[in-house]
Amino acid sequence: MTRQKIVAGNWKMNGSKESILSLVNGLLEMKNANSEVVVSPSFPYLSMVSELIGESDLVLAAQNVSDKEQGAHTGEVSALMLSELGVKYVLIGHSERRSLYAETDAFIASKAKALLAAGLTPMLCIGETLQEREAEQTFAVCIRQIQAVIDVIGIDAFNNVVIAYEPVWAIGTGLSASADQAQEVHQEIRAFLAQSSLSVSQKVQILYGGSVKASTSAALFEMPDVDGALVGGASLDAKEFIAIVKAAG
Ligand SMILES: O=C[C@H](O)COP(=O)(O)O
Repeated sequence: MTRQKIVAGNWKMNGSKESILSLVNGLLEMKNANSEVVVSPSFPYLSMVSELIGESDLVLAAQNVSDKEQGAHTGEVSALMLSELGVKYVLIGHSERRSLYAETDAFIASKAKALLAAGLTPMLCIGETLQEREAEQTFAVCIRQIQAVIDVIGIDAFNNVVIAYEPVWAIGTGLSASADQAQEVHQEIRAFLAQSSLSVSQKVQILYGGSVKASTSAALFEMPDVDGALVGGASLDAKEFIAIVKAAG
């Protein structure tokens, strides 16, 4: 099955009105991308970026969402609010949220449920720490993180989820997983999903994330089970990000 590649930039808590304006204008000059190109600014800039990208091919993502629908949840942002801003994807389960904000598998699963109920697509980040890799727990960790979401939304709804495999040891370290390492885990994830649903396993896009750069991305994108990338640092530079998009074909 042919799966469209996604190249998503996660800007994390970076940028200002001025720098984001310039970044988006740089990205809008990109022509003929065959991949779906996604940008995810912080909440305060979503509205501005949504207007800037207008009818272009750029796609909007958010970095977080509340697991609650509405009400007395000070500081939270609901899936419906994001949907009204033109957001399509929402990152959940990013390792920074798991480790710095103590988000559990169950909590992340409830966010997936809230997103799907609002018609948004969860981009579920999973991945092992270095310690877990060294203990040969890579697949067990990834599968546990995926299963927690399936337990709440069901395997059929998982059709509408995108996975981002991001080994924690590769995030922001400059040490990307090799293309073979990424492929090995992506293949294992797909095989795991196939045990419950062959069609879901064939449809789900699995992105790789962790120190993706233009220079290493072509090899990653050649791998049969790598359907794109979730890019952090390199997505803050329009030229570098566009080069990654070009490498995706
Ligand atoms: O969401 C993106 C990842 O955390 C990767 O970040 P990075 O490309 O800066 O390593």
